Amino acid sequence: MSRAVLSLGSNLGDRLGFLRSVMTGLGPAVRAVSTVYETKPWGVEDQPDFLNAVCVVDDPARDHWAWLRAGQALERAAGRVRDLRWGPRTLDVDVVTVDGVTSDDPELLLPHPGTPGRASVLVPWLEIEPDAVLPGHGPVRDLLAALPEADRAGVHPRPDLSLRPDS
Ligand SMILES: Nc1ncnc2c1ncn2[C@@H]1O[C@H](COP(=O)(O)OP(=O)(O)OP(=O)(O)O)[C@@H](O)[C@H]1O
Ligand SMILES: Nc1nc2c(c(=O)[nH]1)N=C(CO)CN2
Repeated sequence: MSRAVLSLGSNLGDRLGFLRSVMTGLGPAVRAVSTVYETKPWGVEDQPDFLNAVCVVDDPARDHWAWLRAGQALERAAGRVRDLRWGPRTLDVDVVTVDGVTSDDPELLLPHPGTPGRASVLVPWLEIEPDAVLPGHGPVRDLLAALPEADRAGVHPRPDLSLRPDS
């Protein structure tokens, strides 16, 4: 097991810097990264807009738990404080899917159960993997098409922001 899709989000502080810290932290394991998107908050709507992106990572030495731990270490490094569910955060790294693994362990649910309903994940994922399939749920393009237009309209590309740390 080695290939994972990670969803990144930030809506506090140096949002772009926190997303970039994931690129720096995961280094050569990052195989593809989406455009950065500015997105309207879901869940708790009275909070600042998020920057979201999705990346594909590959490392034969890491299994799904290792991807979770890597994401949590990056969240800690970004000074993340766990407070309100779905509330504001400096950095959120969600493991969307890892190869075909399914897990119902609450510490690591796979695929991530929020994925089918989140345009902020589906839009950037589809950008880098147009034929992506979410195991157990079907093609990502179909999941996105099934969402209300208002959800898709809340996801705006920010081509002026780059996730390459040296740009
Ligand atoms: N696929 C997954 N990716 C990341 N964390 C997960 C996953 N499945 C379960 N978790 C667990 O979720 C817990 C809470 O995560 P977090 O605080 O990021 O939730 P949230 O971002 O508020 O909500 P959501 O998980 O719906 O995006 C973590 O302790 C983590 O172990
Ligand atoms: N647009 C958007 N909204 C959110 C996000 C996110 O990443 N993007 N993350 C949340 C906490 O998991 C709550 N709400």
